[in-house]
Amino acid sequence: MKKIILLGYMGCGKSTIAQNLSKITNIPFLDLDKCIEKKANLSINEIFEQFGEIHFRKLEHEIFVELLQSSEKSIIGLGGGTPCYANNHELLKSDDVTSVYLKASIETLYDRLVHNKSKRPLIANMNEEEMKEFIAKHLFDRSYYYNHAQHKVAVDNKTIEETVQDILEILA
Ligand SMILES: Nc1ncnc2c1ncn2[C@@H]1O[C@H](COP(=O)(O)OP(=O)(O)OP(=O)(O)O)[C@@H](O)[C@H]1O
Ligand SMILES: O=C(O)C1=C[C@@H](O)[C@@H](O)[C@H](O)C1
Ligand SMILES: [Mg+2]
Repeated sequence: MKKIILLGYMGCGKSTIAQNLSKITNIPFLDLDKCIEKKANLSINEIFEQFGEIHFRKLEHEIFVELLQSSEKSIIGLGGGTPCYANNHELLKSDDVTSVYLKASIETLYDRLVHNKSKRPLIANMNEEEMKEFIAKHLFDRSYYYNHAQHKVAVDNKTIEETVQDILEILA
């Protein structure tokens, strides 16, 4: 059964947009980060602290594959790094998948993340200057993987409703 996959950098709005899209379409929403937390019975921060990022990436891949194999129609919000590890980007082109990259600029991401970084272990301990530089470099490295999505939606200066509308047009 068809999966709608939203991907993109931390803070681009995957969880927010997926929740809103789910309300309008009545298609259930699954947040991969939340599924990982539920399965591990730990927060993402705790998984990183106690087991390290490599362990997190293994769990992330396993649970992503499980979600794709389930027979239910769903909207899946990926983690910010999901497409960039374990060849997950190749799964974005599967026949029963519609994948959408929510593309945000460095400025948009910085503005959204600067006051909201504590639950995001990769940036939690950075100051504002470090964060800006990190996002710029990291986004550049990751764009290769994000660009494997079947569709792209630019999110800068758009309301949640406008971005949802753009996705509904892709799905129509
Ligand atoms: N137009 C908008 N579209 C989406 N999110 C917006 C918008 N304006 C402000 N926001 C805020 O930006 C943040 C986006 O964070 P969200 O958790 O949805 O991103 P994410 O891509 O799921 O991040 P992560 O990869 O860390 O899980 C939220 O706090 C949301 O309220
Ligand atoms: O960008 C990333 O690598 C991450 C984003 C979050 O969604 C979480 O999956 C985790 O904090 C790692
Ligand atoms: Mg999220």
